Amino acid sequence: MAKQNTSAWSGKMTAATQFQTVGALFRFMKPYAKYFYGALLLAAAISVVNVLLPRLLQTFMNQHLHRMSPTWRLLIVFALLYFTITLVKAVAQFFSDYWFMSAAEFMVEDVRMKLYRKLHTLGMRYFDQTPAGSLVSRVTNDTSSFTDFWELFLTLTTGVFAIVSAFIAMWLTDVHVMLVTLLFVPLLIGSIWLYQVVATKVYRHMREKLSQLNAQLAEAITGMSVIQQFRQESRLAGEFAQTNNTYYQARVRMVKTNSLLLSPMVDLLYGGAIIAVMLTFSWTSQSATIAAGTVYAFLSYVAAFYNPIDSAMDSLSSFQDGVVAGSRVLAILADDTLEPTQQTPANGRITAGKVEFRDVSFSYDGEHDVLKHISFVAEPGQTVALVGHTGSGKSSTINAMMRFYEFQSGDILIDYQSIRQLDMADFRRQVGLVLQEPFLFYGDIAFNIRLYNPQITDDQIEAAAQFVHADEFIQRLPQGYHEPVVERGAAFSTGQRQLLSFARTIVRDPKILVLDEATANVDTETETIIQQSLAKMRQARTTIAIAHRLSTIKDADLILVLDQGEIVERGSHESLLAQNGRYADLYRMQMGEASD
Ligand SMILES: Nc1ncnc2c1ncn2[C@@H]1O[C@H](COP(=O)(O)OP(=O)(O)OP(=O)(O)O)[C@@H](O)[C@H]1O
Repeated sequence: MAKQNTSAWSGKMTAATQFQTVGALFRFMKPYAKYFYGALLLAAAISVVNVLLPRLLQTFMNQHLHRMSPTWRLLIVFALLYFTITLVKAVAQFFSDYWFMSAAEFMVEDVRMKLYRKLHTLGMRYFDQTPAGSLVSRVTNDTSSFTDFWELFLTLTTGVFAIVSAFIAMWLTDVHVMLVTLLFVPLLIGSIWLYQVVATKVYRHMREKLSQLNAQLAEAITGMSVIQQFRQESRLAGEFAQTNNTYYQARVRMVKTNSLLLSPMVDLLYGGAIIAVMLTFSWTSQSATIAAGTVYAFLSYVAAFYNPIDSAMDSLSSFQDGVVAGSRVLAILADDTLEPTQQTPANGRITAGKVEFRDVSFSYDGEHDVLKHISFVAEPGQTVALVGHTGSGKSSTINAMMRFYEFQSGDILIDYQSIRQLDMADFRRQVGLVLQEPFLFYGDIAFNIRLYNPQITDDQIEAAAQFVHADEFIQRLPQGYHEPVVERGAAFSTGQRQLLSFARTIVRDPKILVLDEATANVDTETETIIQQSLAKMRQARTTIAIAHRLSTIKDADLILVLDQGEIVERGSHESLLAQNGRYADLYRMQMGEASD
């Protein structure tokens, strides 16, 4: 699988998309425009100072040094002037780099936060389709590579300032020699183009290989238990070694390209320009005297012209990285797979907890209905159980009711109000959801029950834990309620995690309970505790429960048997057994009395 995995890194971007992405990166920078443009202004000033200094030396050499008679006073004035300008340049350089790069860091922090917030607004559909690893890499790595992008931008802009001011200075110094230097510009542009063509290919290949390496690694880590069970270690290691080797070869090609085309090529052109300048000066000197200071200044300008090109070419390769990263970040920000929206105004509140599904149909992809015309009523305090084969639509019913996905037709009413008109914060507070796989956060036991609700006191936490029979095992832990929870609670058993998630739900005293009964195997004693807790939790609360073991919902007020998204049977346990239909078959099968 991993081998066919082509990454976004390897995909080609059109010039228009690249342009749009760069535009968006500039918009991200807008809040920090003050620092950003301030830094660029300083960079422009520095490049002017860079050509002023050789000019100062030129004047000093030509007018005073060659006479061998500079006075002490003049020497001191010159030294002071040169030192002051250099000092001002150093200070300006500091602020230019500092402002620019801190603006870039601020921007990265800001975009990372924007992305994080956006992720919380995306619907479950988005997460169904996007691997978590790829999102992690977008929020961390991709945003970080913006800094490289801005670093390159600064190098390029200062490079342009330096080149323009070097040309103006050359022009002011000697037009003829400047024209000779100009002859090298097409050659330089040609070399930059050649490097770009070769380097883009090499870098793309490299990123493709790296992405394959990441994909193989991720697959190996997530599937470790299967790999070990089926003894796939050596096969996977072989595949990893192969990709690792192609990645290494791609990197060697990158090193070769850079070693060959970067500094040596620019150095050759620089050498050529120096020779041409010297030859032109020698030729002109046959008709007129050329002052040494002028030659020195000119050579400095040629250096000022070539130096930025060298460093800009070096980092040009990261330009595309930044743009590709930018486009991946933008794709998330622009994604409209949002969580279902409420109508305005949505201020309905849950009071009694009556739940009604009225002819609800729902599909994940907008084409295939996984729920078809579902209708039922759960009066306040009643329990409605959903049963059926795997894939029959039990979880989908809960997904629609919890507003994780938008349903397409019909309506879900709570206390006679459409679910779309309910105040979402109140809805989340009043509807307690207990999933099969309890999710525990990094922190401690009390934290996992309280979950940032400061109104929940320690006494309430303990009371909730006692209510769901979790207190007993918590008290036995070395640090009790302050026992650390790490790695999603891997140190706790499945049953203990279940009980903690019950406590977390019950401490909020919800009016409605939505339960996805755990199928995980727990020992009989824990199973009994869990069932007792669930029964207590359901008392005086409307409960919609997915039941895998029918023995646990015999006392439900209404049992709905689902098949391919439709309710095919409904009634109480006794009435359904009496019907002798699917439910009766299922029940007998589970009780080990399946009839032929
Ligand atoms: N996130 C999803 N995206 C697309 N289709 C989905 C998604 N989740 C479930 N389905 C499809 O919806 C149908 C109903 O699945 P659902 O999970 O509701 O069944 P279930 O009765 O809860 O099954 P199980 O007992 O195995 O949990 C199935 O055909 C399933 O493939």
